[in-house]
Amino acid sequence: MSAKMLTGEEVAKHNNKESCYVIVHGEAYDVTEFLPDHPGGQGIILKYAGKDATDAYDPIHPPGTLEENLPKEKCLGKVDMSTVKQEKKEESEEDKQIAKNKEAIPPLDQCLNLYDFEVVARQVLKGTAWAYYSSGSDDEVTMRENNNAFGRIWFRPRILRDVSTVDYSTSLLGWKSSLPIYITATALGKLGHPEGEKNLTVAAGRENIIQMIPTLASCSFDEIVDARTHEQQTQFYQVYINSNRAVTEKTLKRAEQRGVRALFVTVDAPQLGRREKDMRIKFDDVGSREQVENKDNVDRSQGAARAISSFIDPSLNWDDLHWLRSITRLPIVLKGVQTWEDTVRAAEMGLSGVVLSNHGGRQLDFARSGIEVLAEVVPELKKRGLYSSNFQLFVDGGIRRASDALKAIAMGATAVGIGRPFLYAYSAYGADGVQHAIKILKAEMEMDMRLIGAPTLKDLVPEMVDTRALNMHTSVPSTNAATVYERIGTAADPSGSK
Ligand SMILES: Cc1cc2c(cc1C)[n+](S(=O)(=O)[O-])c1c(=O)[nH]c(=O)nc-1n2C[C@H](O)[C@H](O)[C@H](O)COP(=O)(O)O
Repeated sequence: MSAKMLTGEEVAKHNNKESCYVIVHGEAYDVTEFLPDHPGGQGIILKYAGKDATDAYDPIHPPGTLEENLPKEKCLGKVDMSTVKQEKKEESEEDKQIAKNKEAIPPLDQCLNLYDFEVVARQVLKGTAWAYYSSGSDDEVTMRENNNAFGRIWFRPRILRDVSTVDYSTSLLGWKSSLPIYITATALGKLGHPEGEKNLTVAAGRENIIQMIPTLASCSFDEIVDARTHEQQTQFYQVYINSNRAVTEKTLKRAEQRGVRALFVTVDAPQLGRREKDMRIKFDDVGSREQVENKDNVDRSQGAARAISSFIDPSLNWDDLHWLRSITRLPIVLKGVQTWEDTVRAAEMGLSGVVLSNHGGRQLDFARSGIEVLAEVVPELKKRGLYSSNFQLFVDGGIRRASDALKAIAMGATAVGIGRPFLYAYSAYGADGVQHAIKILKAEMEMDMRLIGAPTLKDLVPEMVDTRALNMHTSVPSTNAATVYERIGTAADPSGSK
């Protein structure tokens, strides 16, 4: 028997903590008891108590979230939407400015390198999204160092080699890739674009590179897997081990069932870093799918990072890897390793590899760049007979050119991960933007390999790079002080100069 239709007036009476109804897609839900469990905190729901919350709900919650998280009897049935008073949505100054900026963005083919996407994305992203995507921790010294470090490595190109054909294809953990570059895990994809992480899936499928699906995605895991452009499309999964191990176990079983090919366990974030740009903009959007699906109540007062990371288990240690290996057959790679000692330990444990990474400078400030750690790791592995294709080395952080990737390959990495540039590319141009970014990298790669004298990736050897200056650091003074004035000064300034 279909539930009787509710009217807007009836729903509007339940507009407080004691009795809270919301309308989503024309259905009313009693969320009163759910309020304290809501991952995004109570405030964001109470804002829509007694009203139609569809527009606020959709960009962040994967489909089916309410049905999965509420007991059946709390789904109250259809509402006669003709009786619901629709709030006139005041367009904010920021939204008006963004709409204007969006009309003026350059055509996609005028983006000639990955930096171009960042410039465009800055104009079309909301402040919360820009702050979250672009921020690094503390003074952002490591975030800048990640890219600066590549500037201290120089090529030693060889001449008179037949480079009429160039092949930059490779395989990561045995899975084919058209480039030694993969799309690394970055959270909250829908902050930048309504299609979120699916933009990355589509572009990766079209260009045959590998995408690492993040635990903290805004899209549901199944949405991202279903967005594959072809059956053989390879995806890896980045996992934050949940303090509630059963949650992780359930997630990994699902990942394996859906054909994920490898697990990248993030080990550099027992707590997410203090990203002050992000903290300045109080995060009042709702968190990631992980919170929504696993009812993780969070402190929302300090930006997105704090708001979405309360479930991560800070007690995770080497012994837990035995448990992890007991619950999955997938290859395990540690993501966020920052010394040769931990790399050797991972190799001796028989893991499948490590990502030498500092989380894009979003965790411990003054951690060294992944490329600098790579220079330290390879000789130590070789000394112990542990340097082999059964234990693969990946690097991420600050990679913006194919030449950065080629430096890492010459120094002994299998492939490199890129994060922010692909976020910026889809925030501005959707999946086409990401595909264009990948094509740019392919064109750069072909040219660079010709000019270095390396027709295939195997021909890239350590003698082709001069890394003597690599561990000479210069730390540029903090830019955060400027940010606080920029933030206060421009808070009401719609000029988009965020
Ligand atoms: C830019 C970005 C990076 C994040 C990221 C979110 C953003 C917006 N998040 S975070 O919410 O925890 O910070 C993740 C994440 O979910 N898991 C993870 O392993 N790495 C995360 N990373 C780090 C990422 O996987 C790479 O290590 C980093 O992005 C590489 O540096 P570039 O951005 O300079 O390429």
